[in-house]
Amino acid sequence: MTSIRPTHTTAAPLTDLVAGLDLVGDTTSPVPISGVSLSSQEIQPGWLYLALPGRQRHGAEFACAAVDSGAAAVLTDPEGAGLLDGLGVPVLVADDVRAAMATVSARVFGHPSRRLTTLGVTGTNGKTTTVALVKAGLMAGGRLAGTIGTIGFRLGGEELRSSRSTVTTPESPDLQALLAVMVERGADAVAVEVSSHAMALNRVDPIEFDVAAFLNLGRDHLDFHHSIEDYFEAKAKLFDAGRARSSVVWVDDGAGRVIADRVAAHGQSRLITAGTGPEADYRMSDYRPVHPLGGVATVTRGGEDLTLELSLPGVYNMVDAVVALAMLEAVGLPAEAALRGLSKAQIPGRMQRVDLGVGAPLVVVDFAHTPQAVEAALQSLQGIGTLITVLGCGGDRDAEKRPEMGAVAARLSDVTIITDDNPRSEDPAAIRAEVMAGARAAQRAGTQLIEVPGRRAAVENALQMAGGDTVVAILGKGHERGQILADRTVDFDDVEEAARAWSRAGEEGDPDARAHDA
Ligand SMILES: CC(=O)N[C@H]1[C@@H](OP(=O)(O)OP(=O)(O)OC[C@H]2O[C@@H](n3ccc(=O)[nH]c3=O)[C@H](O)[C@@H]2O)O[C@H](CO)[C@@H](O)[C@@H]1O[C@H](C)C(=O)N[C@@H](C)C(=O)N[C@H](CCC(=O)O)C(=O)O
Ligand SMILES: Nc1ncnc2c1ncn2[C@@H]1O[C@H](COP(=O)(O)OP(=O)(O)OP(=O)(O)O)[C@@H](O)[C@H]1O
Ligand SMILES: N[C@H](CCC[C@H](N)C(=O)O)C(=O)O
Repeated sequence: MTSIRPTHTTAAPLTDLVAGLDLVGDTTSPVPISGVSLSSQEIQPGWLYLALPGRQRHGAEFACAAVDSGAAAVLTDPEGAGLLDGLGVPVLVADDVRAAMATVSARVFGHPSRRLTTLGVTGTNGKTTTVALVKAGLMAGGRLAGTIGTIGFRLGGEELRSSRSTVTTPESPDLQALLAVMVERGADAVAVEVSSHAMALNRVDPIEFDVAAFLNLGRDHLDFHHSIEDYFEAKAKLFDAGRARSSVVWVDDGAGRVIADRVAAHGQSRLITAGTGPEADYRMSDYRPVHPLGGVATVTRGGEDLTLELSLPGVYNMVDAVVALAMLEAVGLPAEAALRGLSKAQIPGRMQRVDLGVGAPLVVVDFAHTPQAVEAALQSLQGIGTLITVLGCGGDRDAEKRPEMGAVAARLSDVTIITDDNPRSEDPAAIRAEVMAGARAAQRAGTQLIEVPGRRAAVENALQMAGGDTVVAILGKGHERGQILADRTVDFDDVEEAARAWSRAGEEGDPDARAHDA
């Protein structure tokens, strides 16, 4: 599978594509360019090869291969230029190669974002949820909407499959191409998750969003950003002058208040605040859970009270929905359509109910993979029935969170089954031991704590214990379709595994007899 590209792209002279950019090299070459790519393996004849540094190698090392595949020119940075010699095609060099790449990519595809209503969402938690909620509202209003983010790329009900769909925000050549594909297929709106990486690495330049939203700031990605301040500033860039015509900001969050003040100070974007305080333009109040998996709240805006219903549990999802509602109204969607769409929205791998039929336990698959997210997910499942939680932690990721995740799960569950997530290069048993240590320390009397190597076995174990009045929470992998082991990725889907485990459990005995045994 390769990256997605539109069927038709009109070739433009290289000179036009780089006009006004701060570049050196063959800037006057009129060679026609009909596409762009960061990968030599995807280059087609007549495309521009973007030779950027990666984690292991510099893209310039693959420039010869790109030219062999038909690259008509190469854009690189000064380090890359030093690696190139006698390529036989024009070479352009930019100090800020990512900014140049973003502009050239938008131009190659004819600035597709200008033909779409664009909605961007940033924040540490809730981007995927908010983007999906925004899409549900747009679709209810009769708009054909696309989404770009962690759970992939979609247009209406269709998944746009791409080799690059494991990112949150694609690199600018892939993002612009994806927007062009959406335009080509009749989309009129797109909701984009904007990660901090995206802002730091110029991925959404030079898009001017119709509306951008800020949700919250938590600790994350400190392996990439040098400090929490650095991480915040990356996200805050989405609210600089010229980035968005309207800005929706959740001001209960301290970082949100800083952003709101900045937007008010530069005055180049319409500021819309959302929160629980009386000063918020969209004020959320009176949240009530609707069991088993829903909620309702009042949203007051412009002196009017609206009732916002959701088929997702937890106040955090309602927060995302209030932000989504404000975004939808900012782009002119009637409140009635927005509320209707939001009320039914479901999100793959986010508090997703696995339909197992009558008499089955309530099984929920969620992507919670931080202590905060595990807590939020499990809090929203309290008081429904005996709660069995299955969770593990990913390898090659922040190890400090492991005991914390184990502790939260043990504190909030009747049965906690510790198993594997994506072990990657680490020893799964060692990861489980770290999670178990936290869980053991937090275990309450009368609850069970079990370690089960192998995620499939753990899910089976949980479903064998479960009965009609049990809730099973399978956390950490959500929408993921594979499990990353040391040397390979195997097919693995928590929703399918749960369904299979339930039917297998049914074959092995009477479910009613199994209830409560936990
Ligand atoms: C994991 C990671 O950091 N990947 C980045 C890295 O790719 P890489 O390590 O595979 O690159 P490499 O193997 O060193 O090769 C260097 C370059 O040569 C090219 N190449 C390589 C081999 C070849 O045969 N031909 C060829 O052209 C590669 O396409 C690459 O551009 O260098 C590339 C060029 O700079 C980046 O595009 C790429 O970002 C990808 C999109 C990525 O996933 N980045 C992560 C860090 C990211 O952005 N994550 C956030 C997560 C947000 C969240 O979790 O909230 C996101 O927004 O997705
Ligand atoms: N408004 C919010 N405030 C705090 N936590 C939230 C909020 N919205 C969602 N969350 C938590 O964040 C978790 C991840 O939600 P979601 O996938 O929508 O976020 P994300 O920003 O896309 O994160 P990721 O990039 O890791 O997927 C949820 O399971 C929930 O626990
Ligand atoms: N975007 C996150 C997702 C983690 C999901 C969890 N299943 C894991 O593997 O830790 C990451 O790659 O760190």
